[in-house]
Amino acid sequence: MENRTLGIIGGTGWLGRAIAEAALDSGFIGPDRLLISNRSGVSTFEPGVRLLADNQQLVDLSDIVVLSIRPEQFRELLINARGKVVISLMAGVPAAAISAATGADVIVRAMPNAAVEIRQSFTPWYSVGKLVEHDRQWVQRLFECVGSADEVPEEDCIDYLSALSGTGPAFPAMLQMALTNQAVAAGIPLVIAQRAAQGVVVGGGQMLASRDPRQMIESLMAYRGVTAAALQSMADQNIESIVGRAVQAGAEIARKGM
Ligand SMILES: NC(=O)C1=CN([C@@H]2O[C@H](COP(=O)(O)OP(=O)(O)OC[C@H]3O[C@@H](n4cnc5c(N)ncnc54)[C@H](O)[C@@H]3O)[C@@H](O)[C@H]2O)C=CC1
Ligand SMILES: O=C(O)[C@@H]1CCC=N1
Repeated sequence: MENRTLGIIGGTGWLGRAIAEAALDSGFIGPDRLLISNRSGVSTFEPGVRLLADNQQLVDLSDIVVLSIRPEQFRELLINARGKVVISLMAGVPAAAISAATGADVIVRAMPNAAVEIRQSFTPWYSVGKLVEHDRQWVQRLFECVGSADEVPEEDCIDYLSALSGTGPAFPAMLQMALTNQAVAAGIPLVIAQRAAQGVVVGGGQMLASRDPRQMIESLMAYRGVTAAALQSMADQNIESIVGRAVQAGAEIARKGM
């Protein structure tokens, strides 16, 4: 597995840096097999990791190239990656467009989320072109350095999941803010409201790491009291439809392209 050289374009950004650091820390890749490019020329990586200002040089020296730049920055990127495996983390840029712009005929679209920071991202990925078995396993293991990963059967899954899981902490953060703001509006002191809402999202979320959500709801609804009334109110307002429309709105942006 280690005999691949990985180049990360944008490797000092949010996702690129976290993935590079996790791959190094876990021993998945040695520093001599990792190349990073960024625009500032400033590196805080351990010695041995090469920082390059020239993206084409990075591509030429790499077997696998990760594009960890923003979609609008991709329009300015001029590289010839023919013969390389290109892994794109960009939301809303189809594999065909990446292939056309880079000349690569093996493209992986992967969609991690901000939890790469704590190595708890879920990363779906999809490949186009002939990804040999060794590289398939390599891609899976790369993303397992920052959490869990699954290959998905269609490219559209990546666009949909960009909105569902690519958004990472966005949905729980919004729930936490709504709980906080509503508690304050109901007269609870701000600091108490913040601590209560954080407990729900963070503590509750941790419980769900090992518990089935349906069973959790049923166990609490069985009291036929406070939880039952609160969750029934959400069901009456069709919470599933609100969530579904929100994810579809994000997915439409990913499908339309950015
Ligand atoms: N941040 C997130 O939670 C998620 C981001 N993504 C996708 O990942 C990609 C990267 O996002 P972030 O890491 O958050 O962005 P970021 O802005 O933190 O990192 C991008 C980095 O690329 C560098 N860069 C831009 N153009 C470059 C070039 N031509 N050569 C070398 N370096 C260049 C920038 O200076 C910056 O350091 C985006 O396309 C985004 O759609 C996907 C899922 C979640
Ligand atoms: O919102 C975005 O476009 C990026 C991709 C998914 C999460 N953040």
